[in-house]
Amino acid sequence: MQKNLVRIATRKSLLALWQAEYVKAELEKHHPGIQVELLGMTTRGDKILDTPLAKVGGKGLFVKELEVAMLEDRADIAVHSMKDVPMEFPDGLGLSVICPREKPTDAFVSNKFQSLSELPQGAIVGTSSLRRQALLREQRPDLEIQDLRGNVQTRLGKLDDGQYDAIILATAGLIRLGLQDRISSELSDDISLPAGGQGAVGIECRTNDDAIKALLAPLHHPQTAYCVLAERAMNKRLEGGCQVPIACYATLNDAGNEIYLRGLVARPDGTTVLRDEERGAPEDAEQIGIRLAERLLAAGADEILSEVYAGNNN
Ligand SMILES: NCc1[nH]cc(CCC(=O)O)c1CC(=O)O
Repeated sequence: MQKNLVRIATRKSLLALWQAEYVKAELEKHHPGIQVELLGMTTRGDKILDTPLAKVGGKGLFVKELEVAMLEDRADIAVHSMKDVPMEFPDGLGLSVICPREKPTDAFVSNKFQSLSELPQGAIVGTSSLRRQALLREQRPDLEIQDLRGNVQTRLGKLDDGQYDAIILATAGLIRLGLQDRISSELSDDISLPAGGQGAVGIECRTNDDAIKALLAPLHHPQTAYCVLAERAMNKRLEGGCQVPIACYATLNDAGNEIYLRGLVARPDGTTVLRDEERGAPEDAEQIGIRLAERLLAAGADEILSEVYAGNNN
């Protein structure tokens, strides 16, 4: 059966709305005459603002309500930042499309300093990501890392209030919101390897909804999908369920026949950062991720991660 209405369940943050509008525009471009509606929703993750994310249960918090809406047929699809999507999906739902990736880097944002190396001794840097915290501390053990929650605008507001000397945000989010002017510099991925999926947008739908899947198909970007698949396979093998100091980033060569995946697991205080890499064919994306995860585990990642899960974070 053909469909001419697509209902998108979305969070109401400006970034979530941008992503939903992007998918709406793409669907309308590929299927003239189609009707696309946005269904704005508030998730538990949007309500709990005062507790570090790592302590309140991580990623699933931001997607549960959207998934229930799809299962109850109040919505057809949900658009996600792939960085925030849990590894497992509820029965009946799955990821059907991954769109082209925006820049995957982390951005250094400051009103006073141009780059990480310009920060004076003991400067205060805001981030609530254990990954960013660990990699900042590896470079600059003198920095004071302070928690920073909220959506992108909230975080920029706290920087402007003078609570931090600098903050770290995803470059992709700032670009999508038209805030690229706020980026003082991009952090090199040698220093701040991104989180798996960072910069990529994915679309979840009911696995048995062939009509919706057919409408979504032209939005799929296989090159990005292979890379994100390798990254997610690594995260999954490492049990990256909650917020954890894990990073990974895959690229595909121009010929499209080799994935290069880099990954790391770090102590939150940055005193240990286990880095490794792996290459292979795009068709083996998942195996590449698993192989890299297993080498990291053998090198001591298992011990670091069990410490993190036990709560000895600092
Ligand atoms: N953790 C929140 C989040 N999830 C996705 C993005 C934006 C960029 C992306 O699509 O990865 C951000 C903001 C940030 O990390 O600064």
